[in-house]
Amino acid sequence: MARTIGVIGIGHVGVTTSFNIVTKGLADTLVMIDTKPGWAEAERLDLQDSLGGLNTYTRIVANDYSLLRDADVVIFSGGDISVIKDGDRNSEIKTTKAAIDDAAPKLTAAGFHGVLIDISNPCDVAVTYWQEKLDLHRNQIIGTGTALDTYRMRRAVAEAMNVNVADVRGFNLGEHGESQFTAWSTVRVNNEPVKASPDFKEKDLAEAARLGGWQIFNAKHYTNFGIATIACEMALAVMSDAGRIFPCSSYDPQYGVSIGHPTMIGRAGVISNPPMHLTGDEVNQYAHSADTIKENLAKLHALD
Ligand SMILES: NC(=O)c1ccc[n+]([C@@H]2O[C@H](COP(=O)([O-])OP(=O)(O)OC[C@H]3O[C@@H](n4cnc5c(N)ncnc54)[C@H](O)[C@@H]3O)[C@@H](O)[C@H]2O)c1
Repeated sequence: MARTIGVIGIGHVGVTTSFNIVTKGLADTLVMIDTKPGWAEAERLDLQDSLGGLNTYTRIVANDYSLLRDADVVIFSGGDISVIKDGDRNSEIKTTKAAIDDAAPKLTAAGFHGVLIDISNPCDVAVTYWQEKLDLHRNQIIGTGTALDTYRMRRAVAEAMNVNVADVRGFNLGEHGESQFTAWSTVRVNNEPVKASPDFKEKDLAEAARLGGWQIFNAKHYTNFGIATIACEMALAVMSDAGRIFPCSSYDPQYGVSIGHPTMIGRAGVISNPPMHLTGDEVNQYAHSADTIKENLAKLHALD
């Protein structure tokens, strides 16, 4: 069956995600949507120019919500990165809310019934807001959450311990924001618990993982490659009904918000949330993160 992916918000993140989708041949149809006049069409044409050199084919369409009726996945990266201040993703609450308020009714009118993956920040607040706005089961609405933070932790550990990043496994959890944390009890290097290694320096590694994104952001004023990669991994897991586990943002009924925690993803979105087996300290950090998301969700609701 033909696969359709929509990307809404074709800025740094949306265009890199679109490029990834086309060069990897992840979709038969890619729908690129942006509110800036002429923008999505220009990026569509530029991307279309790459088709001559690829061994896969993707039909690329700009600004047509009606094609999202049967989309398997919609990836949302709308907003305005330029409003981020003082290293705080929550400074985007207003612009991201406005973008969701614009896009949600259009998705509903189109009859979209697939899986929505939110990238826009603050990610967990945005996911929870999408769940309020769309008439879909909340299992169909997820966010990249701490999946990118997990990539960053794996990079930091691999560099510090001089091992291949593919052999570093484990999870960052909680808010995709300053209260996120590495659950070191879950991290294994070459299949050994990281904490057992004589090279394990928790404080340094935790800081390197947490600050990984800001080091990029402070120079570029955006980040794009890591996030586009994780969004495509998640989209593929949905379309292939892969049953893969990501530390992405999905609803946690115990805390009443969407938050980064292990989530098995397939065709219907969330299949299940495997148990976490965290230490007492990690449970406290997770609870603190959930409270932070709730506070920021209240700030978003106060804008109504
Ligand atoms: N979750 C993560 O791990 C992660 C990582 C990187 C970036 N982000 C977030 O992704 C978002 C996008 O980042 P960026 O650097 O691409 O920003 P950007 O400002 O370059 O692009 C945003 C795009 O969205 C468009 N847009 C705004 N409102 C829209 C709407 N209603 N419908 C369609 N398009 C709309 C804008 O015209 C713009 O082209 C930001 O919120 C950023 O913080 C999240």
